[in-house]
Amino acid sequence: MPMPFHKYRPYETVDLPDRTWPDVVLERAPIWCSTDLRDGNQALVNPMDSARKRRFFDLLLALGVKEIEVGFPSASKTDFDFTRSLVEEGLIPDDVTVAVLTQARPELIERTYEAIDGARRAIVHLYNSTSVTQRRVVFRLDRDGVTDLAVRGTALCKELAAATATEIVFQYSPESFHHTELDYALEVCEAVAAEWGPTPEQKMIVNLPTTVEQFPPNVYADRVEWFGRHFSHRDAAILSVHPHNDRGTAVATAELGLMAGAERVEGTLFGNGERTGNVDLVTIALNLFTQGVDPRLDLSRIDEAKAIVEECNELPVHPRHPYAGELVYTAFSGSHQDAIKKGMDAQERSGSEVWDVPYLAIDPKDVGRSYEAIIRVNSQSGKGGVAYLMESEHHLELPRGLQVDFARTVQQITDARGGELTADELMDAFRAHYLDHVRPYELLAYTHASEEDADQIAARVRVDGEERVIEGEGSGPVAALVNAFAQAFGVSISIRHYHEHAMAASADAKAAAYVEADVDDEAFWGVGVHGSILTASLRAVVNAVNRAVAARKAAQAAVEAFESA
Ligand SMILES: CC(=O)SCCNC(=O)CCNC(=O)[C@H](O)C(C)(C)COP(=O)(O)OP(=O)(O)OC[C@H]1O[C@@H](n2cnc3c(N)ncnc32)[C@H](O)[C@@H]1OP(=O)(O)O
Ligand SMILES: CC(C)C(=O)C(=O)O
Repeated sequence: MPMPFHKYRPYETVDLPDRTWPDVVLERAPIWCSTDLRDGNQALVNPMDSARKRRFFDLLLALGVKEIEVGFPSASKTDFDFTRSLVEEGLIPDDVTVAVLTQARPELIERTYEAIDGARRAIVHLYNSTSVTQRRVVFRLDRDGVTDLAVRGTALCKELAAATATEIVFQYSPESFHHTELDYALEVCEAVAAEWGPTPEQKMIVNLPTTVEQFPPNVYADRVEWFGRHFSHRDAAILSVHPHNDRGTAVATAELGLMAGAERVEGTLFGNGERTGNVDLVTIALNLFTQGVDPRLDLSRIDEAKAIVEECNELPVHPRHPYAGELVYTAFSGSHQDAIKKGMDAQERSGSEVWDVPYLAIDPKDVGRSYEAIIRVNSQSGKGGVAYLMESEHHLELPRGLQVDFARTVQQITDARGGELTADELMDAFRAHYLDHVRPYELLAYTHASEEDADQIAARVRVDGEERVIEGEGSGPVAALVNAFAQAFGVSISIRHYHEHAMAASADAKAAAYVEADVDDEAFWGVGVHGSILTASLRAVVNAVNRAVAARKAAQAAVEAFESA
């Protein structure tokens, strides 16, 4: 059976062939208005009490939000009392304006003005739905009837504004603008503006909400551009957007609305709000930030902000939330890890201020996140990621061949065990594989003498529990030990690759040495870590030999098991 698609109607487009918004590039942050304490709050299972509202309000101030819708004071005692407490306790900074929402009903408007009495400045936000359906089913009024409702509400707002010492900024929202015929949305806003009488010096806010998002963002942008071109009070109005996220495109709707001429965005931190949420201000701000635009919000401690919001809303922020999600700066997959590792190295080498690392839209440090979680290892990971963690967490710069070798082992572990291998578990596996091999040969002590054309080594070695002193000479101490092993034990060792480095960032300033050696014609890696680079090198050689012996024993055991089966 097909889905019942015949129940739904396609959206209408706007006839605007000379639209200009597609070419606009956003170069400045809009006016941010947080509706967390109103639209966000009205969507919560357990709406905020005064203490939670206060905590949220303080966070918004700390982030630098300058317009804050603090509630719907005529709707509940909590909202009324909270608004009063902000005014009476002098908690509203001079550069911040609080907003309060009201329906176009006289008793609610009056109560709203009581709530803000004594504030220096406040936005009185009047709304009524203008949509075709709501005119019919909610108000049971025609266009003129709904316009009259809005104009009467505006007239009362104006009368009360004239009677208060508070500076009133008037805001009008044709709620459900999305589902309102464009010419009627214009008509009702014209009527409201004519009643209020805004001027270029004292502008009103005209807020065009996508109350329930049901069209794509380009249609919204067309509507905003059309509205801006036709609204006769354009120079006396701040155009504002208020997107909801029903189609999952609220951020795009806001951005395209700004491109189409809007100057202000109403939304919430991390996108809480009715149904699928209000538009997320953090994402829009950081989207601008990634384009080199000052977001005019301080999001440099995003995790702290997220924790407060989660606590106040009693809702989690999704781990994949843009910029703030727990996992958004983490790569598990091999090719991403490889590119991030190379990108981070190149970024550091270049010394450039301009961020340019693959798969990381921003430098996690800019929002207060560390590099620790950038790369995490599971069965999807590759050598680049493993090498990154070994270097960043354990200061071991594995040579490429060893990266390949070790990544194979890591893959076996993650395939067999599932889940993630932490940085510490990775080190345990590395140690067990390359460092802790003392059977059959254990290097107990050595003396080294260097002459002009040769080095000599005398080493005390425990072999299967028995101590022996072996001696050798060669061009360098490693070659001398190799020769000592050949003479004493008949083991043929040929060094293919040698790499060493100081573990500069480690507290006890150790050194690491990496050796790839053909041991009786088969290649094995061995690693040594020690305070002395020479000891680390010699241990790396012995580890490689021990690994070769262990591998041969395992192969022999397999053959015997096969033959006896
Ligand atoms: C899209 C948005 O987010 S808009 C904001 C919505 N937020 C909220 O509703 C949260 C707070 N609201 C409330 O607490 C309550 O709804 C109150 C206190 C405001 C009003 O409560 P009540 O009067 O008891 O009931 P209710 O909300 O059902 O009122 C609906 C009435 O208001 C009318 N109405 C609804 N919106 C408006 C409006 N914007 N302007 C004028 N009248 C309106 C309806 O037509 C209906 O009228 P009717 O009773 O003649 O049919
Ligand atoms: C009151 C208006 C702006 C609103 O919240 C909406 O339309 O979603």
